[in-house]
Amino acid sequence: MTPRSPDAGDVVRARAVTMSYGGVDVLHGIDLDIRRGEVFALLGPNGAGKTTTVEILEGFRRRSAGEVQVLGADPEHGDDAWRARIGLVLQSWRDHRRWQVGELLTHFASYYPDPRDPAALLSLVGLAEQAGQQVERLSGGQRRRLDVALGIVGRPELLFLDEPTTGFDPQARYDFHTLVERLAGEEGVTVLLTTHDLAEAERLADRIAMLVGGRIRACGTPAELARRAAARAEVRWTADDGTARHERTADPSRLVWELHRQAEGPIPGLEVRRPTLEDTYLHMVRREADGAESAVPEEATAV
Ligand SMILES: Nc1ncnc2c1ncn2[C@@H]1O[C@H](COP(=O)(O)OP(=O)(O)OP(=O)(O)O)[C@@H](O)[C@H]1O
Repeated sequence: MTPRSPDAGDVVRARAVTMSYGGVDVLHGIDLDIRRGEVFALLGPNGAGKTTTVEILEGFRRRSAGEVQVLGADPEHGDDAWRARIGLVLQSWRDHRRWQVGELLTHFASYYPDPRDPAALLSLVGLAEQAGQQVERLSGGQRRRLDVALGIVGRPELLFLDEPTTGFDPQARYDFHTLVERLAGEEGVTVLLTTHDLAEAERLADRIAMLVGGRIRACGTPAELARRAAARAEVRWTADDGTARHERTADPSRLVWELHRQAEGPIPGLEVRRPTLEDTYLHMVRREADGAESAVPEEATAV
């Protein structure tokens, strides 16, 4: 593949990234390009390799092989100036329990050259009333909002959100989605979000990469992926011997016509269905769980 120039607008560029833990391969060659200002969702079930991928991009984990550039640098060698340009909302962050919320945010703000105003930020994430409260007394959802505030206090160019809405009630989830849209839309922040919630990915992301079993199985805009999913219709019918049959085809009219001809009349139990994106995702996840990974045809790269 011809390397693109650094000004091509890619904030993240990964090629053939692999990862093994103690000889067990969990990433099997990930290619990823994330463009400036894009909200990119890495969607996958538990254990797919989302956190591992993100930690490699953040510079917290040493990859086994492959090339990675994030904001123009290899994350394994990112310096403090590079680190100040990225924001992290991690999955489990449990320090500073005895600090007051406002104090903690002000403390973190002091690490950055051009931080957001802590009080305004607390309002933005819906924690203004908790400014004087100890971190350990926050509810799970409030804690997560504080994590988000800490992630964006330094005005990052690139924000990593690792399963950010875990534990959010519907209102908090809605508020959070609005905040991400605002950060990306109004401030041009590039966002890499991991989630196992397809609806969340569809709602927020410009592009979605489906990571299943350490491989990217499909990547595209939500509309592209939905179109691709619907391209092969599923035809179900009942055969002469009474057994249920089904077939996936790009040309359901032809199959139905052939079945009609063979049956010499109405086809018993006929059903024609266009799969949704959710059907496709669940199908990939189930095949992986059944150990049929090599048979999954949708493998793709996110470039
Ligand atoms: N430090 C580690 N040592 C050994 N195996 C690990 C380690 N971290 C992760 N794994 C394994 O790597 C695989 C991918 O894990 P990872 O946490 O990246 O998945 P994930 O997609 O983020 O999952 P989840 O949605 O559950 O957070 C899993 O099988 C996990 O058990």
